[in-house]
Amino acid sequence: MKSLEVGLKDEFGILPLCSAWCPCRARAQFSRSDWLATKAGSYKYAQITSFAPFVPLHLQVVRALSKVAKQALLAPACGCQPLTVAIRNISFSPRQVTSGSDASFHSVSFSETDHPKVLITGGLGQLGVGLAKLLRKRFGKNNVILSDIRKPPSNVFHSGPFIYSDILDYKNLREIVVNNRITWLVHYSALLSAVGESNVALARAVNITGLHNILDIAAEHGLRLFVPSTIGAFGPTSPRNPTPDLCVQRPRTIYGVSKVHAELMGEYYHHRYGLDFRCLRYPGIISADSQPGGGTTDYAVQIFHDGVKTGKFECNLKPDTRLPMMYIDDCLRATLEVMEAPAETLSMRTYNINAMSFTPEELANEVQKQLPDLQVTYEIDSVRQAIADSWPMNFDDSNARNDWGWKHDYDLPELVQTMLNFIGSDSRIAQAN
Ligand SMILES: NC(=O)c1ccc[n+]([C@@H]2O[C@H](COP(=O)([O-])OP(=O)(O)OC[C@H]3O[C@@H](n4cnc5c(N)ncnc54)[C@H](O)[C@@H]3O)[C@@H](O)[C@H]2O)c1
Ligand SMILES: C[C@@H](O)[C@H](N)C(=O)O
Repeated sequence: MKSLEVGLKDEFGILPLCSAWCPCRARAQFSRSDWLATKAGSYKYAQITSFAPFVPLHLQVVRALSKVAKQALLAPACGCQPLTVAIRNISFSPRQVTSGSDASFHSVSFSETDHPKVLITGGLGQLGVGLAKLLRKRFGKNNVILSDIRKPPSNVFHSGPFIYSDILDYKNLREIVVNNRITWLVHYSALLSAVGESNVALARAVNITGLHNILDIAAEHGLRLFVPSTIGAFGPTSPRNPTPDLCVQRPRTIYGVSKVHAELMGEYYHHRYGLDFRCLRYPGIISADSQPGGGTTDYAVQIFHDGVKTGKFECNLKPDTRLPMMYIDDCLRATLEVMEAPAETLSMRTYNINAMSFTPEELANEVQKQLPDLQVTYEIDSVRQAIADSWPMNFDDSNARNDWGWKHDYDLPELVQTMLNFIGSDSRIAQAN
């Protein structure tokens, strides 16, 4: 028996009737009054089976829904599957998502233009500016928009499009996506592990409520969505050495909990609504030109800055705390690669990626090969240490390597050399000025 589910919505517009990848492209137009006529319930679905609506809706809406049902059931001589459209009603943020289990249909929208039009949220953090630079090189400066709630430094502001965007403001986000014809969304806004523990309410809002806005916008507008996850999505009961893609995930931080939630919600939207969701679990990321935003792995960046500037470094993790790590260039390249990977190569939607694994002591030894006078002391931060002790020591990223050819470039010696070259030349320039 064919059936059609239609929810209630505060907007009018065109609904796809067939699954979005279907070549018949059947559509139905709704008028604003059809939608506004419904005020029933807080989150409801009307189900129409063979044109017969069985929930008591306003007549105008029944008529509109019947029209949709008729077309949906008659039009697809192509043998499409029945349509499922889930939509929230007027009392919620409007969300419209189409059905389908094949994520590849979103590539249809990319074929309209040569390049994707990318929006990066939380773009002024450790990773966003570098990603914008990489994507602009590939897709053109004006096709990549950085956004954040902070004021951009002048070099960032002048390097390409920047826009204010608070991910907790759904309507503003939607306006940006619509006005700029966005096709890819890279969602970087987050509160990281350590800073999240010091403000759980804010972390919950940004990392969970914000993600809901992002998912709905992405589904509603057929975007390809990238959301990074983290080694922090695992916990003390996960296998730690190595940690595979699929295993127990019971993290003990709000950051980790929100990232597991993001993985599951993204995968759910993919399977339920065909959202082209892609997710990589990053290890601790090390970068020279951008500062980390309050994470447990920050020490592995700070050692370079302090080492070059003062010849001393006080580490807040124990010397034998082993964590997976990656140089930023590898991380950003992996992100671009998974976003460009053909959908059929992705056997999963969330992948571990890794490059190396080291302890503070091993990192210090490697840095001391270049800076022999560096003095390292240890003053343990109990919050960060407890977090680190619950995280993976080694990350198994074999699925990423097999499925879409992930390969890292930087090992520990190259990482150290690159960081010192960068920070050393930077501080020489600063001294000369
Ligand atoms: N850096 C790492 O080592 C690492 C590792 C694993 C995963 N990740 C993930 O990668 C992403 C980027 O990480 P990062 O290191 O650049 O983070 P970051 O903390 O440096 O930057 C996060 C950005 O989010 C912004 N933000 C906060 N609240 C916001 C809001 N309401 N609306 C819009 N923006 C808001 C902040 O202003 C900040 O610029 C995050 O999702 C993080 O979880 C990072
Ligand atoms: C690992 C990662 O998610 C981040 N750098 C943190 O330590 O919180």
